[in-house]
Amino acid sequence: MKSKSLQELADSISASAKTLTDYLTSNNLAQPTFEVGAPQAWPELPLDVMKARSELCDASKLMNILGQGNRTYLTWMVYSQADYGALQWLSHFNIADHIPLDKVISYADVAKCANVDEAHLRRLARNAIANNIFCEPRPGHLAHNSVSTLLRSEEQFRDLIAFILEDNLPWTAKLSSAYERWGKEMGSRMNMTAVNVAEDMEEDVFSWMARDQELMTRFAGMMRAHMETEGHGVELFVKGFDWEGVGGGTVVDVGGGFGHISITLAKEFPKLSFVVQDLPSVIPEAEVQCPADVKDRVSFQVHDFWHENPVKDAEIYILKSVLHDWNDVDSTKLIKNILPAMKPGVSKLLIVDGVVPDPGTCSLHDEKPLRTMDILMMINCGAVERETDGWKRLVEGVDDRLKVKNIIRPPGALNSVIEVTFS
Ligand SMILES: C[S@@+](CC[C@H](N)C(=O)[O-])C[C@H]1O[C@@H](n2cnc3c(N)ncnc32)[C@H](O)[C@@H]1O
Repeated sequence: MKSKSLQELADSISASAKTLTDYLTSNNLAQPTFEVGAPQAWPELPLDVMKARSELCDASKLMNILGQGNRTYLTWMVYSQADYGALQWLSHFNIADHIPLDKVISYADVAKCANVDEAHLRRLARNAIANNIFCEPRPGHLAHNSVSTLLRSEEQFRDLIAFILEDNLPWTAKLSSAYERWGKEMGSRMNMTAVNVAEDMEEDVFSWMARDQELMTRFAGMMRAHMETEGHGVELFVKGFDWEGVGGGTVVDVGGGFGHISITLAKEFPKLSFVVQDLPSVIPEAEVQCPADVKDRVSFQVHDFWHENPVKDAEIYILKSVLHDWNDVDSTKLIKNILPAMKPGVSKLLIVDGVVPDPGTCSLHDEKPLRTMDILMMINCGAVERETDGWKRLVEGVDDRLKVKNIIRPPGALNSVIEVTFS
């Protein structure tokens, strides 16, 4: 493979940085910086500017590796687990809360307020600063930068850090042991995963977690933080399918959680009615949270998707962020439970989930998050983020009347919309 030279990468960075800066300036939008108060995410961008941003991310990443040298890059990538330790400690002891947003504060004062040892705080915070989280504008004094304010303002970020770095990291370390135990059968059942080895238990991870309320709270916060990351916006999902073309009728949102997809669609498409199905632990609260203006067209129903779907002949059955939690055997059962409700030639299945792009077919910036999620799913529940072939094999293998008609990844979205017809 021919790789780009340092100079070519530098040119690419320079060109894409200019495209981005010009776009923000001409649209009166704030430039990204590390100052407190700077934007925490990019605004919606037109396609060419979005492409420039992906090029900037890819080229600067490769430039960084070349700049370090391969041996140094790989070595310090492995050691970066120490950085995770520092971040986890700083988040666990809520250090960000004790640093004012608008002024500097001495390490001694932060240590006193947070009730931690100053020497440890200094070492751990300086590690984070070396990763551009917090800053030390004058010796012995801490201050926020735009990155560290996320730890202060967003409770769910702390849950994300706690769940991934305290709970999940030890599971990650057991991936090879799990493979040694089960070989290619690893993950073929939800209780044959790295979590089972790490925790020395034989349940599936969700049943096991359900007994630990604190762990469940961290998990829920982590999910909230995850859903707020770029690419998860509900409006992106709306763009991935011709909703106008459905006309009117019923949409069933299977495993729909709090129904935020159905609620968004109900607001945009007044001729459609929605049934959000989920477990008894979810539905009562979901019903309470449903906004009054769509309550007449969004109903909630307790339904366990391991049983046949009770809503017959609907126009659309949505499975959003559901199937990536389950291996092919379970996903097949799940889809089979919807089939008897579907009306041939009318009902469609809309699967909204990651479709991992084939290597080299898009920027690393667009591919890498899905590759990361794929391995997280492998570690945690033996599940998978599927590639195009994997989705086709799964769906069309359930029943030969099901056909994948279209796969659309709306620009900027992490997930794709997989349109499946039923003849
Ligand atoms: C990852 S969440 C996705 C939620 C929603 N579709 C979304 O995209 O926000 C998976 C959902 O499946 C639900 N679920 C899990 N097991 C279920 C079951 N046996 N029957 C119905 N829903 C279930 C969970 O409660 C959760 O709301």
